[in-house]
Amino acid sequence: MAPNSSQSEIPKDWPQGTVYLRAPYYSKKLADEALKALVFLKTDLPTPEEARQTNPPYANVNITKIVNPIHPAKGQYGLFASQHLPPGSFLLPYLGYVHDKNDLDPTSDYDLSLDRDLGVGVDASRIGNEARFINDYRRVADAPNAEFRDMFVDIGNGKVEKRMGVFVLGAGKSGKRSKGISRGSEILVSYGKGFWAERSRQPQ
Ligand SMILES: C[S@@+](CC[C@H](N)C(=O)[O-])C[C@H]1O[C@@H](n2cnc3c(N)ncnc32)[C@H](O)[C@@H]1O
Repeated sequence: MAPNSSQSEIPKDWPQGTVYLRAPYYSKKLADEALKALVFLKTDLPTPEEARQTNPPYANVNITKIVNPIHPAKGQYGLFASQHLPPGSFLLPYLGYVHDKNDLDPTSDYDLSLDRDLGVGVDASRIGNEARFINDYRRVADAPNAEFRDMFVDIGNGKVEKRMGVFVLGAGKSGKRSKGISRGSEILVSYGKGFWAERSRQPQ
């Protein structure tokens, strides 16, 4: 066995005390109905969706401490491209604790909606993967370069699992994003105005 082989499966700069996930962790309190809507037979996949394979840890991204003095998240971490990322390409899934409205941490800054109809979210505050380090574009860049989108992962035994995926934004009608994300650039999404509005309501 290679020295530290289990360590090598954890991304560089992964924070101590946070569990690195390779697959979602489902809350024991999640209703059967929700679970059935998230994990189902590949033959029931809606067209034209495809069942994707994932390969953690993700070599296409780097977790990096932000040292730029004018970055609003200075001192925290961000997720950066380790190679050129073409427009529209799939990067990685957003993994964490999959829970419903009765089992959520209202203080979490890492909770992403997975299925609005079911009221299910993915909270990566304590357990997650590289995607938990993706920052919002506001005061960092003019626009986001990536987005969260539904995706389906082939989990074997003829089954697929609905997850939230991170994708590079498409080139756009005018082709203004045709270069994709260049190596070394920060991957930035829009958290939505609701995220910041909620934060400003919370006592500091
Ligand atoms: C999902 S985390 C992103 C990763 C985080 N930077 C870290 O190191 O764990 C969300 C938090 O990152 C910070 N953040 C993300 N985007 C930001 C931005 N544009 N301006 C200021 N803070 C930001 C905020 O503290 C926010 O609550």
